[in-house]
Amino acid sequence: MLIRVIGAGALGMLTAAYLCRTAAKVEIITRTEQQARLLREQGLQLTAAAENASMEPRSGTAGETVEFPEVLTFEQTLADGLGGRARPGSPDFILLTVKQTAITDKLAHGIVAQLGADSRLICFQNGVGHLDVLRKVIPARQILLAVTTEGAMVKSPRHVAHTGRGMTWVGSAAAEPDFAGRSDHSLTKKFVNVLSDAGFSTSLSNNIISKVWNKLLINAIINPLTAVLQIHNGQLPQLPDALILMRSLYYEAVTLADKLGIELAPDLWQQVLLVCERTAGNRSSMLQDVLLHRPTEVDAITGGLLREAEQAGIAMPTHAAMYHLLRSIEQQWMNIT
Ligand SMILES: NC(=O)C1=CN([C@@H]2O[C@H](COP(=O)(O)OP(=O)(O)OC[C@H]3O[C@@H](n4cnc5c(N)ncnc54)[C@H](OP(=O)(O)O)[C@@H]3O)[C@@H](O)[C@H]2O)C=CC1
Ligand SMILES: CC(C)(CO)C(=O)C(=O)O
Repeated sequence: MLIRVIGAGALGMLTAAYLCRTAAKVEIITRTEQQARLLREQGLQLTAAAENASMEPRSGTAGETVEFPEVLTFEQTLADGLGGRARPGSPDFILLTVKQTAITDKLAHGIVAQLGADSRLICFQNGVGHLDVLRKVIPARQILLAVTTEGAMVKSPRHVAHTGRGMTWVGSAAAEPDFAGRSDHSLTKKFVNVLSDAGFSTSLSNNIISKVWNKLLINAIINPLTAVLQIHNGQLPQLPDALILMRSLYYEAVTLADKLGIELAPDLWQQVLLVCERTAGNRSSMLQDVLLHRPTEVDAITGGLLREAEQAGIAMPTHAAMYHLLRSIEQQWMNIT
């Protein structure tokens, strides 16, 4: 089995490192030649989750180095004509672990060139919106969605820390059956088994959209507020006025999900508070992006909700305010006046 991981950031390095423990052949695809060379020459270093985590690597020790047989840049995968529908040996599974901000039409076309007829693309992104770009060129039946609560952090371009254990759900993004007129979950199950073999707690979900939205709501409440206020996740519910904003964001999003017929966990508000508690000392990914002047995923998270709300004819004033605040922050370093 050939597994290709596109995006050697936090989640990409984490999944690639664990997948190397299985019988699958793993290829990792970077954006830059500099990172590819570093990984080829020095290997990928994984610092395992904290000792109290239940998901420890099945072999090796914390800080172990994984050697990759194949590390390529995204450009090389295209230039070398790797994979491709006409060629045998195209990947069984392509894991897409780039950020939402990197998902462009160009990237989508590049992925299509690597997909075989039976390949599956597994998207790990938080937020929504990437599907609109990918589905323009990739058949929906070949796209799987993965929602994960694993935590990973880049320590260096060749070193990833597994910062927290979690759960991963995988499901098909296709609303309609495949060419044969049936819903074929066999490849989804195969992927669930591979992730489980690698050591991740993984489940097949028959309602992955519900899982996507549960995570979307958690991110849409915690990320923009922590990014604007520049506080750790644990501080958020401690500030009485921030708690009022959290509730407004929650109720607006729940109203939208209800209107769209999307099932949410009945204890979702409790889950939001629990995430703040469990990740109390963490900076949300959006705050990290803001501090490093990198584009945030606000357009795919809050923006994704707002686009759905507009189509459904629902007003979401608190989310709209968060969206414009984050965009204003980004525009300051993009020199847009
Ligand atoms: N980190 C986590 O714990 C979790 C993350 N997620 C989600 O997973 C996604 C990825 O997050 P994360 O891993 O943290 O992000 P990172 O920024 O750490 O990693 C993204 C990687 O994608 C690379 N990349 C960008 N464009 C390309 C390209 N064209 N070809 C190959 N590689 C490319 C980037 O390279 P470069 O740096 O060179 O630009 C970077 O290494 C996000 O949507 C996030 O919300 C979900 C759950 C947990
Ligand atoms: C759950 C949360 C908010 C944890 O920080 C996260 O996923 C993120 O930072 O993107």
